[in-house]
Amino acid sequence: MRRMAFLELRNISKSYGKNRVLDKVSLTAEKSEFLVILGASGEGKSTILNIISGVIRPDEGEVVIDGRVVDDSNKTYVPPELRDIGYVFQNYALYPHMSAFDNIAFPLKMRKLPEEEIKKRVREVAEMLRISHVLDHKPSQLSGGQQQRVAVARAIVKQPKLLLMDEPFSNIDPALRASVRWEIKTLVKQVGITTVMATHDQEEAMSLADKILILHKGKIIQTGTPEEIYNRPVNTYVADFVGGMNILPANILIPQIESIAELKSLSVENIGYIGFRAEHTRLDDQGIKAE
Ligand SMILES: Nc1ncnc2c1ncn2[C@@H]1O[C@H](COP(=O)(O)OP(=O)(O)OP(=O)(O)O)[C@@H](O)[C@H]1O
Repeated sequence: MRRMAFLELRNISKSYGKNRVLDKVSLTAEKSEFLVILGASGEGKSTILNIISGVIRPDEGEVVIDGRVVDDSNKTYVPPELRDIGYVFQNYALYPHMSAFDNIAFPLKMRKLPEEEIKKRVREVAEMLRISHVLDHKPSQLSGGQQQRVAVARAIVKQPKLLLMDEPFSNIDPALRASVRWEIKTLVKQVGITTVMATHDQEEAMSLADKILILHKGKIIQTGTPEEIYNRPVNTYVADFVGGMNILPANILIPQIESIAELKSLSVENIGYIGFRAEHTRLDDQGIKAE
């Protein structure tokens, strides 16, 4: 029997009216893997997360979580509350009238866990996220970074099977972003939870992902480790989108760089473009005339 991935989307399509946002999208995540869906604004990242969580139903295709079909775009449909998923929203969606403690405790109260158990779990997760000292604060009394930690704490406190995060760092002060990112990644790895994050920020994707999926025009156009995506982009769109490669038509460039041994073997007819990154270039003694 074929071994099943922990999370699997099979040929998912979704249209809003005539706008086909997702066109036979398939993806897999292994247990404990950190997947990042990378795409420009409006490419359908949130739609994918919402289909995984069950808030949106696909027109076609199947969603499989932990060996169970939770949506077959027909009769089989497991509602969000039964999918055992933690969700971190872009705007965090904290309950403004509740303290940080009550926000984090909310999913456990819904499950009617004993009071003592709830306290213990909230304290544990607050400690991990270093927000123990602000548990009695309301969201409006918290910094952006603290609000984000509360949102992450609320998402993981019930120890869900799957963690979904939609642009979770976009409201964080750019100066703090790198360190918050690193902390969240460490935490997620420590807990070992399978995570799918959506972002339009290639740097964020590169620094967090085990596996990046590039979403463009309704399709996953490349899947790979950050290194693979960076070093072997499948086309000029990915090359430019991830890390801003310099791209020149080969027929212009080849005559200029004949002296470079590695490129000598390439046949101009076989390549449309040559891409190179700034860090791989240097000024030659003789120089090349360029505009
Ligand atoms: N309920 C809806 N009705 C109609 N169109 C929608 C609906 N939800 C999303 N769309 C459209 O579907 C496309 C994908 O939206 P989605 O929010 O999934 O993209 P995204 O990649 O998450 O974008 P962003 O990064 O800006 O949040 C967009 O063109 C959007 O306008």
